[in-house]
Amino acid sequence: MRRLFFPLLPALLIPAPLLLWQAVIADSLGIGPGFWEALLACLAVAAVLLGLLFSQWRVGAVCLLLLSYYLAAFHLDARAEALLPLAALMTTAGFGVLALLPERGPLGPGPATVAGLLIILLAMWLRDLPAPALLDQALFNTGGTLVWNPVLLLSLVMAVVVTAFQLWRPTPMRAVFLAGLLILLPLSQGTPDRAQALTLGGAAILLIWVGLLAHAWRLAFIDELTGLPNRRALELRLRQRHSPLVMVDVDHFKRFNDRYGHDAGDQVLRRVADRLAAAGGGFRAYRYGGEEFTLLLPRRDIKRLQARLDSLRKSIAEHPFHLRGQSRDKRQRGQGGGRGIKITASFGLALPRPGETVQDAMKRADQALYRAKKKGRNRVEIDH
Ligand SMILES: Nc1nc2c(ncn2[C@@H]2O[C@H](COP(=O)(O)OP(=O)(O)OP(=O)(O)O)[C@@H](O)[C@H]2O)c(=O)[nH]1
Repeated sequence: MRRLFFPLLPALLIPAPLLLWQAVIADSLGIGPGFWEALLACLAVAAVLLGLLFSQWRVGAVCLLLLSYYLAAFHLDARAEALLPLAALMTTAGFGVLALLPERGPLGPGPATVAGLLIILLAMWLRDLPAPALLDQALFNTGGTLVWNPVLLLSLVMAVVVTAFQLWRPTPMRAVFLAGLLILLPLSQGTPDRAQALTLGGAAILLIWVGLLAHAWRLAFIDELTGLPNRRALELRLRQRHSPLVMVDVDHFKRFNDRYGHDAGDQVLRRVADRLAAAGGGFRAYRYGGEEFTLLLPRRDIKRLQARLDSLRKSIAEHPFHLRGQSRDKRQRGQGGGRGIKITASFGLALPRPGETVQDAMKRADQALYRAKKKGRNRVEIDH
């Protein structure tokens, strides 16, 4: 459910203040649509620039889609209006398609797909093809009640497919595109008036901002390889409160890397990270750096903590590691693929002392870890 929380909450909440502003405040202040157009255009341009900075080219693509819809609806001549159903279809479907495409940089499928759709739209408009008028009759003509038309059906099918992907492999940007798709569903019910279009478009652009900020947050605080919070996140957390802390280090990892290759080493780090993250019971895992991890523990009785750490240590040691897939590294092929390889880790626990700094506690956890290594590895040592 947490994976759906991010797309659904902004989709519900972001349009609300915009509608309120439009209905109550903007009118009384005499702020017209021109102001909103200028403001949203600035926000869209800034989002595109930020997207470029983070190599999120799909952000540029959705902003183009929104812009083309808005231009077709409110700034082109009557001939273009016939294209509106198609523009609505492209805009809502565009969010769905982009949600399913991987981000592949400047020449990736995202911008290429959108550019293709825009070229079709432009060609139809320039040549005044009859299809849009037919589409208009087939798709819209709502008359105020909910009309089941192809745009709505396609959008809903896409929403279901994207939701399934989001549940399977959640990413902030996919969540943003899913929420954008939901926000733009009213476009399927016909041409909104200018104020409604500004609200829907504005909500979609604000949503893109939420997505970019979430992406920036991930870059800052989440370790790319393991998906665990990184050392910066750990330091922030430790500034708020001291907890019992454990340094965890994979044993003989250099030897493993040398023998099976760096890719296999990465797989081991992910495996160990998954085990630590799944420990539960108030244990919070961080990747400290390299092959070292940190666990923050709840303040509990030492015997219970020690027993939990020991079963965590065993769960790593007792599940042999199997190499997956074809490694780019020659050393890995043909070695260890069939049989399991035993991976172990050593743990050094430091219990908090009154008045002690975090740095001192970490130093003691490191010393305990060093002792665990000295005593033969694959064990838990405690510094009281
Ligand atoms: N594959 C992979 N290797 C890494 C990564 N970060 C650090 N390493 C490797 O981790 C190894 C760390 O080895 P050492 O600190 O010497 O210690 P060790 O071999 O684990 O031995 P002990 O700690 O004494 O049990 C080095 O070979 C690094 O190159 C990473 O992200 N991926």
